[in-house]
Amino acid sequence: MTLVAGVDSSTQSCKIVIRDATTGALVREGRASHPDGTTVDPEAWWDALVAAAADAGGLDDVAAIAVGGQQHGMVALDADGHVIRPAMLWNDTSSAPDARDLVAELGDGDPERGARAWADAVGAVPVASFTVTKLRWLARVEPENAARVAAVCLPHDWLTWRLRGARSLEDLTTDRSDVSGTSYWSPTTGEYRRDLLALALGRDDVVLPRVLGAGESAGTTDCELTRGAVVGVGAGDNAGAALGLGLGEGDVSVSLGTSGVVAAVATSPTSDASGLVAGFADATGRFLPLVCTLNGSRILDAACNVLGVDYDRLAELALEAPAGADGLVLVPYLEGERTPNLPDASGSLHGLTLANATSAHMARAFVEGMLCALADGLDEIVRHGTTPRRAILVGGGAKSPAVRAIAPVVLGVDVLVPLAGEYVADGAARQAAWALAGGGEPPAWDDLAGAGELVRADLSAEGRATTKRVRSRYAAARRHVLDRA
Ligand SMILES: Nc1ncnc2c1ncn2[C@@H]1O[C@H](COP(=O)(O)OP(=O)(O)O)[C@@H](O)[C@H]1O
Ligand SMILES: O=C(CO)[C@@H](O)[C@H](O)COP(=O)(O)O
Repeated sequence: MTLVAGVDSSTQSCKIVIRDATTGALVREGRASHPDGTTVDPEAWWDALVAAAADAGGLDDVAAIAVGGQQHGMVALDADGHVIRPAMLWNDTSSAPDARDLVAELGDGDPERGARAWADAVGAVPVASFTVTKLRWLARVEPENAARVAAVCLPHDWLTWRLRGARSLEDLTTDRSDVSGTSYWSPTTGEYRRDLLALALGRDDVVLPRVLGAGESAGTTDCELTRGAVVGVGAGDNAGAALGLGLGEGDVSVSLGTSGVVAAVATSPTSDASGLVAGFADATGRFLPLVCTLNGSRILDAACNVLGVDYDRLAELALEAPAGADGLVLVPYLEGERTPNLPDASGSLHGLTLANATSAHMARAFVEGMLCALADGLDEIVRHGTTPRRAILVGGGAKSPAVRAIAPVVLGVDVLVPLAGEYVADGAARQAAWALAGGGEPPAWDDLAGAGELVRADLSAEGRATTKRVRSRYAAARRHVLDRA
């Protein structure tokens, strides 16, 4: 049996799956935690990858490997290939003022014109998450570090480079999906926009990773974990999940990791000047319009803290309260927010009464608030041309029975919860098998997402009315927050 490995270097942890290259059957897996925080030394990702590989029984017998990773993080390297400072992650909002400045500058001082120009140029309007804003932050706040930047890459690019034991900056590689989250690469033309990089950093004489095509190989491994294995191109985590899930027409993925993400595969690029939908590329040569919130499943963690319960009890409590939690509504901007772009926002509870001041109502309001933010995202994905047949629910938050039961009520569509799996790592493993086999299409593995629990939405008049009621109460509470901002 030929084995391939897929890695998901995500915000909170590193997961590795080892699968049969021909059928995709799972052979073994492993994981290790990442440190907390919104800036992280990339060496910690490498250490976690080494630990996850050991947990998965090693990589000696693996013929190919690829890495999927959290998007957008800025890994700045000096001329010797050393990391200059801890990577600023996608959920670090320090560069919010820089995002505002960059948008205005491209519009000659007019933010609306600037937003249109960015969306036309790179498919998205930069917010603090995007790499280009972190480069501007570096130039503004740490000019001595900015002056040392000889190359800039993304988390999955850096790990791929390390797996290959590469030393030269010229050996850095990336893929369409991840580079589309930098805001200095255009999904439409497939070219870097060095002028936009220069706008952020003040110069453009830095090495940028070579953008490989879907199914290409980045080389072979040469490190303490593995030698001589083919290295697949890798992907941003959301594109990796789309490939792992085999996302098809009418499928929308809803991911509840640290981020909350709604995404769909599209055949043409998206350019949304409102900034709500990011027009990324996918890992197969197509596109991945995506809405991302900063407040995914950590809302569940916060609910557990507030109520002093574990995940299981939180789910029981949430299912004890009625839909709509008798008017108790959480607007879940606990980490600030990215969609809508409110980096300084905080969360708020609305509609508290003596009747709904119970643990069960509170648990329900937290779950519903988190899901309502994603339902807003789904509306935007629909507005940009996807007709959802079903939502496929993945990420750590999908383990919650309450989330699984309440998601169809809030989203108003059927929800497929695939068998527990690591779909980002699965997508990366499929890329590894693709690089090994060659050809224009990824290997046709047994349908990884096909088996699972389908939770039907109640599309009766009563069911639709419930969805409408929950969402309109949320919309009213959210308006209060927007008015205050
Ligand atoms: N049993 C569970 N019930 C609900 N949520 C869970 C459960 N187990 C893990 N989680 C959630 O999963 C999150 C981690 O999800 P994951 O997709 O691995 O995140 P990331 O991709 O951002 O690293 C945790 O923050 C936690 O909220
Ligand atoms: O910023 C985005 C997408 O634009 C996030 O989806 C990150 O890619 C992190 O993902 P998780 O680690 O939360 O899954």
